[in-house]
Amino acid sequence: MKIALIGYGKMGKAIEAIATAKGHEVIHRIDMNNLHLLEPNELSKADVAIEFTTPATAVDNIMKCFAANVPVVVGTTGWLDRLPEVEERCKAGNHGFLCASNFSIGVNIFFEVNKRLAALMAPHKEYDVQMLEIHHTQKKDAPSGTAITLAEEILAVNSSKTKWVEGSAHNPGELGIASERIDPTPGTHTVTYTSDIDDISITHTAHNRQGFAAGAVAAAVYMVGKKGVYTMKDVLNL
Ligand SMILES: NC(=O)C1=CN([C@@H]2O[C@H](COP(=O)(O)OP(=O)(O)OC[C@H]3O[C@@H](n4cnc5c(N)ncnc54)[C@H](O)[C@@H]3O)[C@@H](O)[C@H]2O)C=CC1
Ligand SMILES: O=C(O)C1=N[C@H](C(=O)O)C[C@H](O)C1
Repeated sequence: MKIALIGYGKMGKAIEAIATAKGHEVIHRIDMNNLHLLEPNELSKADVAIEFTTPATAVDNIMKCFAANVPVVVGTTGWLDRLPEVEERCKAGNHGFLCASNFSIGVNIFFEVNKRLAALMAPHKEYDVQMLEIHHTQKKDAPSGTAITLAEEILAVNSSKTKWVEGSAHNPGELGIASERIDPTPGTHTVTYTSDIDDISITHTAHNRQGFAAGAVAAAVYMVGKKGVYTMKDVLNL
């Protein structure tokens, strides 16, 4: 598989290491210094593009992949208010697009555990729920994309909560997501239910970026030749 890496920072380099070890070929390593490689005549040499850049640049890069007719796997977080628009453009143009707030197998299983716990806790109004995410200090967005996914899964079943907010909740209807930035934390997410009687917490702790990178490579293999909108649930059969 020929891969165009869009974004050659911490994640781009971690993905290159895993993709190369699995026998794939990275043909472009695109960052701020060689943006001409995003033009269709260059991008279209790849079987798939993997996009890990910044919240401000992700959507433009996705559109460049659509223009080049290259399926794209997107890990960048902090831009998902524009997801409906991107999905519509993908379907209208018959392109290939897969996006995930977190590519690791562990977190995708954690998402399922979170959903099950949220469903079990929903009738028990004596428990309040809050969240904490911890990442390295270079992270541009807060709360993390993973924390937002976890929060949306809770909101879908917990009728006591109407929206998530950054930091502490100001009223009982809000689900507070606290963010801490501590180096070199790759990504830690905790969901805690608290009552006067007891607490229940679930935590996922990434030890390094290998899980994110391996999941992104698996998603890229899955996306070669594909049209349409996909998620990690399709890749992992969850
Ligand atoms: N979905 C997931 O599993 C994961 C998602 N992420 C997300 O991935 C993104 C990138 O994370 P890191 O690699 O840690 O960041 P980083 O800051 O180490 O790397 C970002 C790279 O993007 C490049 N870049 C900036 N603008 C660009 C543009 N217009 N076109 C091409 N390249 C451009 C920069 O030069 C840099 O090489 C973040 O949004 C982060 O939250 C990070 C880890 C896992
Ligand atoms: O920026 C990061 O590093 C990470 N970002 C993703 C997120 O926002 O959830 C995934 C992972 O936690 C690492």
